Amino acid sequence: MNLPSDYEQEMKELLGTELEAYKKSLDLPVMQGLRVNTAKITCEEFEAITPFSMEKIPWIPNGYFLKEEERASRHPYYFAGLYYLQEPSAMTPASRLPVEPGDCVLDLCAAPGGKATELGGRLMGQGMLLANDISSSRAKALLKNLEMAGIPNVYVTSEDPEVLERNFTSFFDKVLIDAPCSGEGMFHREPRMMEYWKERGPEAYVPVQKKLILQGARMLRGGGMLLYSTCTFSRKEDEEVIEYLLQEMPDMRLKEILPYEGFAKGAGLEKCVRIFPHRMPGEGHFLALLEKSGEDSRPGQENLRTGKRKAPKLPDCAEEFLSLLSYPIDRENLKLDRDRLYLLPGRVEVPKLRFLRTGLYLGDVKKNRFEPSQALAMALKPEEFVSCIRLEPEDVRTVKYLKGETLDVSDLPVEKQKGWQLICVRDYPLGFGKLAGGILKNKYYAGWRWQ
Ligand SMILES: C[S@@+](CC[C@H](N)C(=O)[O-])C[C@H]1O[C@@H](n2cnc3c(N)ncnc32)[C@H](O)[C@@H]1O
Repeated sequence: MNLPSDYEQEMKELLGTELEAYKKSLDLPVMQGLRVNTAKITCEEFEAITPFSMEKIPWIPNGYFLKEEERASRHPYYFAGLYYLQEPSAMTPASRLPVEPGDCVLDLCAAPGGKATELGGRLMGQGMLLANDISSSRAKALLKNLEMAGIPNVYVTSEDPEVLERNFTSFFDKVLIDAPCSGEGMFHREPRMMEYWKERGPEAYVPVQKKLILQGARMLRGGGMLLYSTCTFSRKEDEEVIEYLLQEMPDMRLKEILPYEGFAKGAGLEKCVRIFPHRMPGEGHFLALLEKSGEDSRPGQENLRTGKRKAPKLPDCAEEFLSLLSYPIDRENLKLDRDRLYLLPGRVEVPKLRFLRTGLYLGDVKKNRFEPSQALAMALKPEEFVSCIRLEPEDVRTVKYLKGETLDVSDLPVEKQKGWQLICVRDYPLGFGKLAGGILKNKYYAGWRWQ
C-alpha cells in the first residue's frame, strides 16, 4: 500500500523500528467483526444458533472475528438486531467505558451508532442514553441502528454540542466522545481515506476535538467517567488532546483501561491505549478513559432527574392496543405528541432539543385505529405480546416478510387467529403483521425492507 509520504514520516516518528511491521500489516486481509447485542441474546445463545464461522475476539466480551460480513449483513438475524457488524478495534471504546443499567449516558458523536448500540444495550432498558450527532443525515442512520437494536430508553438528537452543554452541565454519569478525526486507522479498510487525509490532515481536526472534549467533560457529573477515542494515530489528535483537557480542567484525571496484551501504551501518556494493526488484529484506535473528581452533585439538575410527569389520557384504540402488551409501561412516562405515542425514558426530564426520537416510539393513532411502530416490535420479547408467529430463518417466508410481502401462514401455530401478530425469526421479533383467515397482512416498516 502506498502511504502519503508525510504520513509515513509521522508514523516513523511514532513507531521507530516497528514501522516496517506496521506497513506489512496493511497487506494482510482487512479484519471484520460481529458484536452480539446482549440486550437481545446472550453470547452462548448466539453461538448455539449462528450460521456463520466466527472466532472469539479475546479483548471484547461479546465480539467475534467474522469472515462472512456480506452474508451476515443479509441474514434474518441481522434484521432481528441480534448483532452489529463492526471492525474489531472499533468495538474497544464502548467495551472500556463502564456503563451500568440506570446510568445517564451521552454519546456525543454517535452516528452511525457502532458504539451507541453497545452502550444502549448495556443499560438494559434502565437509565437513559442521549445519542447525538451534529449531522442530521448521519443521525438518521443512528436512529435506525438504535431502533433495530431494540433500545427503548434513548433520546436521539442532532444538535451542536454547545446547545447540549447549556442544558446538561454536570449531568451525565458516562460520556463517550468518539471524535471526528483524520481516520489514519481506516487507510487499510478504505484506501480512499488517504485522499481525504491529503486534503484535511490531523491539524484540521484538532480544534474541533479540543472543543468537543471540553464540552463533554463539562457535561460529566463529579465522579463520572468520560472515554475519548479516535481511529487515528496522530499524536496531535490523540495524546495532545488529552494533555489539553488535563491542563484546562484539573478536575479530570486519567484512569487505567482494562488491559489486553496487544494494547500499546499511549505516547507519553501511559494510561492511554493504542491499538496498532501490527501488534494485534484490529485496524487501529486510540482510547483514553478519564474520571471527573468531586461530589456526585448535579447542580441545577435536580428537577431534570426527578421531574414529575402526568399520565396522558389516551384514545380508546391506543388503550386497546396497549392491553395486548405485557411490556412494562409506566403510564406517567407515556407521551402523546399529536398522533404519535412515545414511552419516555424514566427518571429524566429533557428540555426541547432537535430530536429525531424521544424514547420508545410506540405507534400512531390514525383516526380510530392504532398502528404500532417498527421500533416497538424491535424492543419486545415474544412473551410480551399477545400473539406471535415464529418463522425459521430458512423458511422462504422469512425473507418474503422482510421484503414486505403478504404471507399465507395458515400452517403455523398462533395464539390468536385474528388481529395483530408479532412476527419473529425463531424467538426474535422482526416486526408486526395483521392476521385474518390464515393470511398475514405485512406491516414491516417499508423504509427497512430487505432489498
Ligand atoms: C468517528 S465518527 C463517530 C462514529 C460512531 N461513534 C460509531 O461508532 O458509529 C464521528 C462523528 O462525529 C460527528 N461530528 C463531527 N463534528 C461534530 C460535532 N461538532 N458535534 C457532534 N458530532 C460531530 C460526525 O458527523 C461523525 O458522525
